[in-house]
Amino acid sequence: MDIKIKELTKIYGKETTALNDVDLHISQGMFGLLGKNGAGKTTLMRILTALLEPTRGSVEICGIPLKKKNILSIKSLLGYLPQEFGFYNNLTVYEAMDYMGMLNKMKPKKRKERIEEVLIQLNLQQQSHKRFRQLSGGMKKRLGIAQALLNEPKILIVDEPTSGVDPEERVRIRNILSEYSKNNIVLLSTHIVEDIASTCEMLAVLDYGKVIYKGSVEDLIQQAKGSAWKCTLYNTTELDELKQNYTVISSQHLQGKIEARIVSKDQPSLDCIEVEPSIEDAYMLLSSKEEAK
Ligand SMILES: Nc1ncnc2c1ncn2[C@@H]1O[C@H](COP(=O)(O)OP(=O)(O)OP(=O)(O)O)[C@@H](O)[C@H]1O
Repeated sequence: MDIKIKELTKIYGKETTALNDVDLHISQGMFGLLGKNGAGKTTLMRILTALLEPTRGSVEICGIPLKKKNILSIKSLLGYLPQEFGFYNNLTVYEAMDYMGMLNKMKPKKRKERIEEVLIQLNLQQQSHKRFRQLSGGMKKRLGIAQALLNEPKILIVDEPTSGVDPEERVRIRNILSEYSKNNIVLLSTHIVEDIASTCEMLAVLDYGKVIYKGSVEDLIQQAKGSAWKCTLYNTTELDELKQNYTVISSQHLQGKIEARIVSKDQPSLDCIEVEPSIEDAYMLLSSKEEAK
């Protein structure tokens, strides 16, 4: 069970290169796709789900080449939560699931059983008679995941599943995806670094359509060892100066002083002490190196 992506390129119109020679190998487990807005994550996911044709390059999903003649067999392996998941506003949660099940050509008995199972899994059974328009943002995301899981896909592709949901809901969604990845591939796109840190073992970082990192989360963090610092400052002028010269990850105003966390290859000043890097430090270091190129 894997996804092989080779030299994948997507150019919109004449000018926008959304993906630039992307090579990735994704195997069982949870794989994170990290990148800022416009990095190319959605474009890649839409190509993998056969909603968009690449300009060039190839994709193979569980040994099947992603070509027009194979689209039905590929689609039967996939579940997809798009970034903007919408549905007919007047349909209830159950009706929406039933409709999706019919589109998936599931037989009535199997459909009913599976819908009930998935609604329990996503903790939506209490909402099954609520209409789509009455659902909160988090419930809509969960319904989006529920419909993507309906046909028990080997590959679940989720685009920004936790954006716009409260912390409790975010944890719940992460746990559901993590659980599902034990026996399947879950490809998760996000710009929320903690989503990756708490769920993925492997990740790729995209920047302007290029893969600037692929490998384990652990190795990415390791690359930032010796480059994360905690600096103590005494006024906002010092903080402004620091921001001009370094990538400041966070700053905390405490009584009479400011503690700032920064990433830098060299020790910025003697007032700065080295700290253990986090995935956020590592990601920011990587992005800042890329910007400097
Ligand atoms: N249909 C389209 N036509 C033209 N350009 C597009 C189209 N869709 C995306 N783009 C451009 O392609 C690039 C990659 O966009 P994409 O949506 O794949 O990025 P993303 O990483 O998913 O961003 P976000 O996190 O904001 O969703 C951007 O420059 C975007 O403006």
